[in-house]
Amino acid sequence: MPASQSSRSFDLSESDEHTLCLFSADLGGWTRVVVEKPFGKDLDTAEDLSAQLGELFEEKQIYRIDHYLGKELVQNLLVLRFANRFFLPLWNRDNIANVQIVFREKIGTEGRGGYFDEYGIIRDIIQNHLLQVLCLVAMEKPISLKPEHIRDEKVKVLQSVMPISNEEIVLGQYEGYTADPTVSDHSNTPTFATMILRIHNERWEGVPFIMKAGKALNSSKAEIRVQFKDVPDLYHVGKKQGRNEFVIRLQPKEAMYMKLTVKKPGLDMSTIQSELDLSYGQRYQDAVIPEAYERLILDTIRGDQQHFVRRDELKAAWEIFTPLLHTIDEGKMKPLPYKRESRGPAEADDGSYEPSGLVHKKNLVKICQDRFMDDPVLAMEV
Ligand SMILES: NC(=O)C1=CN([C@@H]2O[C@H](COP(=O)(O)OP(=O)(O)OC[C@H]3O[C@@H](n4cnc5c(N)ncnc54)[C@H](OP(=O)(O)O)[C@@H]3O)[C@@H](O)[C@H]2O)C=CC1
Ligand SMILES: O=C1O[C@H](COP(=O)(O)O)[C@@H](O)[C@H](O)[C@H]1O
Repeated sequence: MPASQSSRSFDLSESDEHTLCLFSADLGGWTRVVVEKPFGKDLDTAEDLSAQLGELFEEKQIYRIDHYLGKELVQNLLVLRFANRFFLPLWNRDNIANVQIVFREKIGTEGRGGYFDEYGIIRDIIQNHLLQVLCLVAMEKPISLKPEHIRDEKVKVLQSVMPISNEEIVLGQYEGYTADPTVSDHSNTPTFATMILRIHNERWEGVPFIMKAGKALNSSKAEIRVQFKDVPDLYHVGKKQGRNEFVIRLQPKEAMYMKLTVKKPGLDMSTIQSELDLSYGQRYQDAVIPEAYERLILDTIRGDQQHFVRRDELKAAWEIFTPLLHTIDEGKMKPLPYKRESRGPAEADDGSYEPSGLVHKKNLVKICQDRFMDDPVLAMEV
């Protein structure tokens, strides 16, 4: 670049309450703006923000960051899906029973209650991070790895998501959340949410995508669980076989493992569920896995938009969640209380709760039952 040219990258982290006040001047070189969430609070505010930015910068200059797109195993998803013969023929409604995309965090909202109370767990985690993961799990193979081709496919997935049914949602708020002085005593903000997203296309029709996120829980993890359909139990060798399940653990300790049924070692012909395990810490001992932000900021300098959210993608994401968010904001759907360091509201697991028809978990319950049928302790809990 000639010495007289100047390239600039701005990192913006603005709440939607503030009107953008930026100007663009041509100093030669490149100008890029890195925009941090929140990208609005709903469809209209996000579109306003996009319009304001769009007046100042071209889309190719705008880098909307979702740091989940910088995580090692999220970046691995395309390779995993499209470079392995194992998965290509199985990755569809004929073979997959459900997909679970889960975020759990032990910490609560301490220190950022004021921000969080305005947004809640759906805007904070599900509408962006988990939805981006869903796109990569569900999308068709892009015609190339060019950013536009990948993002085109993600948009198609988002546009195929059906309206979320109020009957397939469980919301929670941990006890003590409102004790934070920056949180309203009567806050209706969910700190836990699980819901089913349904993708209306040829590959995924009928397959529930179960999204789950919560704070102040008993564990911290982010993972994708792909549960395959049952096989007929031909051999009748004891208890019902567990399902094949492919787990991609994004954090902590990146790992992928495939749960499968094998003969229990020994004289008897009985079965046991075991795992094929690829734990990164063991397998790639010398590898340095960069922080998500390290990668993404480097991408902005390189001018690679593959792992950033495009305007139409953002719009489609808000279209999915805005009706539900407005229902919650208007107090028409209430979060259930749950204890800190628990799994969240018991109702998200056991299906015993059905107030005013808003929360109904037949499908969630069915999935839990399927999973735990062969575990006597958990089966009793369901
Ligand atoms: N690299 C690794 O870490 C590897 C681990 N393994 C081993 O594989 C085995 C199986 O792993 P994995 O299936 O992941 O572990 P778990 O047996 O702990 O199963 C976790 C799943 O069960 C759900 N669950 C747990 N408790 C309940 C409950 N009370 N009600 C409803 N759902 C519940 C969790 O839901 P939710 O998502 O909501 O928490 C999650 O989907 C483990 O023994 C593990 O140690 C094997 C290979 C590699
Ligand atoms: O964007 C956010 O993400 C963090 C969790 O990020 P992770 O990389 O540790 O999984 C979450 O704590 C925070 O509430 C949210 O705004």
